Amino acid sequence: MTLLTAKSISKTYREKVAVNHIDLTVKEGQLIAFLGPNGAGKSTTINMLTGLIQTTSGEIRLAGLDPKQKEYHHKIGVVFQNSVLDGQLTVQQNIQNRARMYKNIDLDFENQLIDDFGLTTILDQRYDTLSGGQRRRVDIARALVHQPDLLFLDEPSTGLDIQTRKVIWGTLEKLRETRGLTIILTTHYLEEAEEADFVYVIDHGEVIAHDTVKQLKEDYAQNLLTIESENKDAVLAEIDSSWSVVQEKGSLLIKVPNEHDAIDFLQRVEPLITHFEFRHGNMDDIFMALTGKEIR
Ligand SMILES: Nc1ncnc2c1ncn2[C@@H]1O[C@H](COP(=O)(O)OP(=O)(O)OP(=O)(O)O)[C@@H](O)[C@H]1O
Repeated sequence: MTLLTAKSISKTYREKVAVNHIDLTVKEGQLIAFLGPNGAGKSTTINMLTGLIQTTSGEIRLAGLDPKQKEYHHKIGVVFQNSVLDGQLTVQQNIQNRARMYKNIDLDFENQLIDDFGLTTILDQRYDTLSGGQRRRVDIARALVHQPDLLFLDEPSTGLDIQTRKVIWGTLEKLRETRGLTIILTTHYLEEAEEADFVYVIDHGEVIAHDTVKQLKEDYAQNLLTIESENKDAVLAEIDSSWSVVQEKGSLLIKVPNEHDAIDFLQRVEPLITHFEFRHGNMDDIFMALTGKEIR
């Protein structure tokens, strides 16, 4: 079922068009990624969807609600790029101040969040004494305390180590499975976009592609098998006629549909080759194919 729609939303600052007629559809339980370079318009889009800034034009609806309505804000949780928590207060005080803003807070759920995000031992520590990774875990737990349907994460993993990312994504994954939590994130981390059900590729305030990761890969980022051989003609004779092949600096660059085909092929030509490399198509390729620029 559709949870959120944005119809032709735009944001203009004087003559600067930050977001230009973007359409979005988000279904319940989806993980959606906004992928784009610095200044593409991702944060501006999120800020409109969270009601932090008003649209210049267009319409946003979340379960029939408008961002100006109070109920809209009960249904969302937001984690901004820069934390908005009070540094003078402890972790517990920050979380409880947030919880007090809502009726019917489920204490068991709150305690589970504290546990899942590994905050138990730092509950009494002042927020401004925490490390970046600890802060981010508190930010996310606080944004979830009222059990929102939709969580917005603006660049959630920036500056975080692998361990912290694992804790965060493990917990978010659990909430998706158990409660059908919907998530919209912006990211420069390709592996985060790779996990998404649906990706909006944004550049210069516009959606330049929107599709599943699988389809985007098929269209713009194919798997590449690079082969070196003393006997290229014999290798070429073995290549499926539907695969595209380019010869570059003595190597054969072969676009293969999937890794199983690559393995079958490699087994057939093994005696003929001196070196090979297999690379999965990735989001960098997608961005390069769409814009001619590498993602920054
Ligand atoms: N308050 C503002 N006044 C004027 N221009 C703005 C304002 N906020 C954003 N912009 C401009 O709008 C464009 C989009 O910015 P936005 O922050 O949405 O990009 P982004 O994709 O989130 O970038 P990043 O990945 O660096 O966070 C940029 O050119 C930015 O300078």
